[in-house]
Amino acid sequence: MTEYTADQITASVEGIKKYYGKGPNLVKALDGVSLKIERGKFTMIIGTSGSGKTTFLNLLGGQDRPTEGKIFVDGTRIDTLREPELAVYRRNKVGFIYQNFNLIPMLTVRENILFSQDMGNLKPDPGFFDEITETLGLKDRLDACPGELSGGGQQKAAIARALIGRPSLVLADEPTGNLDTKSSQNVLALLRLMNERYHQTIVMITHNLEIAQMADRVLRMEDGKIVSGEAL
Ligand SMILES: Nc1ncnc2c1ncn2[C@@H]1O[C@H](COP(=O)(O)OP(=O)(O)OP(=O)(O)O)[C@@H](O)[C@H]1O
Repeated sequence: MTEYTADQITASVEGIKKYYGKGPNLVKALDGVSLKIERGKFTMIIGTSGSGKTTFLNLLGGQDRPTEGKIFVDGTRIDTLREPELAVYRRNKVGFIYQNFNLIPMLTVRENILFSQDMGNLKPDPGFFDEITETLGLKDRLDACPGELSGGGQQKAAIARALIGRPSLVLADEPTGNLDTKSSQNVLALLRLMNERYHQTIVMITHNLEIAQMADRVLRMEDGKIVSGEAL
């Protein structure tokens, strides 16, 4: 097993379990997952429906807490944080990209990208804003509202929003699930570019094995466990 120094690891999970319900209704959504996520790497998670992929991503993103086990991000244990600190963690350390984009319809693309920075009184780097909106091809759509953009355009805005704060982790749940093949390829190429250019750690769920080929590492989940790709 490779030895890593702390700064080579973005996240580390130890023996996490997530159970829902009780007795005959007990669902073991995660049933003992331990792994390290290397900084700057593009990790993809594949697995059948119900295998625990989204549950795992939600725990990493501090949107839910494990029933058992520990989660560290940048060396800080997050599963025991109180809700206000967890909210700060989500805002400052994590960028989320969803299948349905989750943009705020009445705000412009620019306002959407800067929304959580504004909420946290954070000052985004204007040079970085210009650079990523240019790279993502959003420069002339910044004053449009999301509804005026194609699905691919909306997902690019969501990528810019996820990246603008230079988070430790970008978590993407089926980001191309609502896009046609051409837009999917475009969005994936841009995500890969962002990973390579900014050494951005990305963890992404996909159902598509072809898409998984472009990852640095593929984790396969089955019945709440990682059944391949965990050797770190
Ligand atoms: N809030 C909840 N309450 C009860 N059961 C839940 C809850 N969330 C998830 N589950 C169950 O936990 C298991 C894992 O769900 P999860 O959504 O993580 O799987 P998934 O691999 O992401 O599936 P998909 O590919 O369909 O999105 C499933 O059996 C699901 O029904």
